[in-house]
Amino acid sequence: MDNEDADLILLDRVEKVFEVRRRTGFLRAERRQVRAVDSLSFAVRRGEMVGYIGPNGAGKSTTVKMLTGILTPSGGRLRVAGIDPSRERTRLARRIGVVFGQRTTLWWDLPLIDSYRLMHRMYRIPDGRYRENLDRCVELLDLGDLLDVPVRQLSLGQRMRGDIAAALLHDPEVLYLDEPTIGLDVISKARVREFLRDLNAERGTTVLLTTHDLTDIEQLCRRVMVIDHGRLVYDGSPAGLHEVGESERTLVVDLERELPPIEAEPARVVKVEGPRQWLAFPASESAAPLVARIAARYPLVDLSVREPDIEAVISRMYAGKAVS
Ligand SMILES: Nc1ncnc2c1ncn2[C@@H]1O[C@H](COP(=O)(O)OP(=O)(O)OP(=O)(O)O)[C@@H](O)[C@H]1O
Repeated sequence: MDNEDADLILLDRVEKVFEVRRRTGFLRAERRQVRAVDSLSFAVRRGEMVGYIGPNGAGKSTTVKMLTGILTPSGGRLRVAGIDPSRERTRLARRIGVVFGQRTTLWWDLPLIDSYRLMHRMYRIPDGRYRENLDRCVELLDLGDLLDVPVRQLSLGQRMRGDIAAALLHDPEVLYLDEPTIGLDVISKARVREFLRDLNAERGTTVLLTTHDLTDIEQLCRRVMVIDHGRLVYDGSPAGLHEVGESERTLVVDLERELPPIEAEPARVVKVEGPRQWLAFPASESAAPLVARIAARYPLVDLSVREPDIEAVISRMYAGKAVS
């Protein structure tokens, strides 16, 4: 029996190999093996909110599919809440919630509330708990005016909030989020992030978050795991990731007028276009003191900070240091 209270998600040398057939000629095909997940071991403790990131094709979705029981590992040992997902998928489904940013679990032609009613029945959620969870989600995700709207008429941000609520109606202990902020505008992103932060803090829901947006990670996770070619290449703090990857953030500064390049160590100007200047600075440094120094010496009108993209951070990890 696993220590379910400590490690809610546990992977021990998990493998997933796909057999693929590739046509090599008119009647010829070649069999090839793709090792999507390769001897992957990690543990996530109850109540943690962990980022799970990596370049395209790294093995993230395959991992999440194994964690939900959709795919069976080719080797190794995997447990979620003490359950072997592929053997007891239905039992596990009552304890986990899944949100895919690019797909919806809602019924397209039905009003939002009808999807929730169907889930109420499907998951056999006790009436009291269903009401309580629904009311809470409706309030915090601001769904009140949307409940009678068919899902196909919702905007992407509204639909995403609807999907997050759907994943939480049965009070899951673990929530897997796959690109929950993809394609959302700034306000919708902020709202989704705030909701997730509260959910994790107040309910202690364990969250595994897959995203290409490093801001999601910075704002939500104290721990981030990086997977590449099916292997874990980093497991630590988001700040540490930037140090290993020697990555840089960009400060975009709008000045009152055209000026010579700003001098503000450790930042350096990498581009100037009229009164707008782009300054690169180490992502491990806080932006606040830098902004304060620039504001004290230059006529500042506006500014924004851009995060490096995940692909760039990971490629620098390889180029720079040895990855354990
Ligand atoms: N059903 C499948 N059959 C064959 N190969 C697959 C299958 N699913 C995934 N793969 C391969 O396994 C590898 C990992 O894919 P996976 O979808 O897990 O990556 P990912 O990290 O989620 O990528 P993305 O960020 O693009 O979604 C890729 O090489 C992919 O082509």
